[in-house]
Amino acid sequence: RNCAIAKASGIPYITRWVAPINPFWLLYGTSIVKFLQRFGLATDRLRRIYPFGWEANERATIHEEHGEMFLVAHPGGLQLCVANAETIYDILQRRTDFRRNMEEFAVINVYGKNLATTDDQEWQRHRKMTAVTFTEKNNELVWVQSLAQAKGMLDYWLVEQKGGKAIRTVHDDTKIFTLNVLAAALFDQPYPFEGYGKVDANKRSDDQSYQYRDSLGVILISVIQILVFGEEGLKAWWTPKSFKRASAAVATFRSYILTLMNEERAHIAEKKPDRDNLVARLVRACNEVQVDGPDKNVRNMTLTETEIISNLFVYAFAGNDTTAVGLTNILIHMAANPETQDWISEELNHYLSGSDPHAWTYDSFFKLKRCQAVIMESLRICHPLSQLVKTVNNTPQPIKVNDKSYTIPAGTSVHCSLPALHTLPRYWGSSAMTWNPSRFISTPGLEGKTATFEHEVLAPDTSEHFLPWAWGQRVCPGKRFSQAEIAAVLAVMFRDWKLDVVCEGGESPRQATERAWRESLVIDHEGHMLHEMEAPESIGLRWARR
Ligand code: HEM
Repeated sequence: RNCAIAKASGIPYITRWVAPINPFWLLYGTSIVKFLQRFGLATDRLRRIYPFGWEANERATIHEEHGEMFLVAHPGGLQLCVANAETIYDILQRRTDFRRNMEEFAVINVYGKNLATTDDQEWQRHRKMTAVTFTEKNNELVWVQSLAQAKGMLDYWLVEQKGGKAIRTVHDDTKIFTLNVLAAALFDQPYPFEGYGKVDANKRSDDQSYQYRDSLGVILISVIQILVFGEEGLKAWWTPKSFKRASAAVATFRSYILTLMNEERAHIAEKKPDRDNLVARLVRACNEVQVDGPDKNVRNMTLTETEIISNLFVYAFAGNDTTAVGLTNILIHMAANPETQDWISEELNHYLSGSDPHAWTYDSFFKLKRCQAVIMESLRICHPLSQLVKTVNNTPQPIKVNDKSYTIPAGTSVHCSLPALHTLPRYWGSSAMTWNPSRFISTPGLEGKTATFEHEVLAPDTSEHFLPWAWGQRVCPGKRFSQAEIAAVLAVMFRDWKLDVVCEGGESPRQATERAWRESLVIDHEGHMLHEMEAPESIGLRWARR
């Protein structure tokens, strides 16, 4: 029936025999595909479009075969895959025609509804209450904290690599890095950087930093189990240990946030000066009613205690793993491209005087255009979120692709594919899959003069064919936060150091970097929320002084 509906729409379509959000398939689908692949039993179609989050590995390839917009008909309904830039912007603009697909976002409702899982006035309330923390003052704090945490991470790696050992924990260490930056910037809880290898040895169950990091880490890898079974269901007598651990993590994170909230309430009761962090602002605003809008209608702009917990979870989720996955990709992309390391080191040495990060003021962040270009190029090729997911509710919606008009059937789930848009050869040319951050830098109006760093102009971080932080009303509120955070890491790591891929099995350094690049493009989505590199630990890394 769904194939017939797809056919009648005139939009090109392909068929898939399992619904993408079938709970069993969500839990085990990717493993089944991998198992069949190992025994040579997976067809090309099964390998390509059945794993969870398959679009991230396909990038623009499947669109070159089936068009810039096509449907996937499956037993649960229809999924529209879009790579055409004008069509994507049209979809993002028509907010009432294409609404957030709450069914696919339900995994984020661990503590109930929040900013990411609401629409309309309810969403406005969540957004208004939470986004106020994202000021330039806060971004400056992010810059300072990120420099300190990055220094801690580099020092840890330099000790770890003594005796010729390769570093293989970048993906785990970057998660600790982003968790610490976020705790400091949004919760006002600064924790020292502690590398992944040291965590177990130093762990104390009464230590808040472990409660926060451990519980969030477990929740983030268990969101699907939490969605399917719920916090209570996970505790049932018959469930495996990992399920019980997930349930305990949900409770621990809740109690961590409640402790912070109670501390803030005590702070307010003692009439101490207002604090600016996200927890403080939410607790202060908890019982305030604000007058809003030109007609001064009184609208309830408060959040309940449960909504505060749920929003803090969403910020912790959206602000940690996206940046950590992005940062892991960037470090491995940099290791695979030594010439880019030289290119940004020149810029860093030009703008940052001396090797002490304490002396690098927030002003310098805005000058690091090549560093921003590196971040943009890495997100272009490997995006941690991959899809902007919308839905057509009960009313079929007209849509145009390259001047051809279609009607999208009611109930269709709409996936605006960032990896496809960001690599479509029509927009990016034949070098779409080539690493080249300098594509984002130009030197206009030189007229024969030699270019200096000051002449270099960075392309906008959002443009017609490029929107890694989304666009419009639901643009990422943490865009500048993440840019400052990652640029600080690049500054600390690549001003005076370079990162090499450790050669294996008699390969040359060139073969090693080529392997790192190839492997960095293979994305895995099994068991986690985001599109992560499949095997980052397979790429051994080592730092050397310039
Ligand atoms: C490289 C890092 C990051 C990338 C690539 C990124 C990208 C995105 C994208 C594409 C969206 C839109 C999702 C959608 O509409 O489906 C989004 C939303 C969001 N991001 Fe980010 N983000 C990053 C870092 C951060 C950080 C550091 C924070 C907070 C500290 C954050 C908080 C959020 C929140 C709360 C939303 C939901 C906004 C809403 O629905 O109104 N993000 N992000």
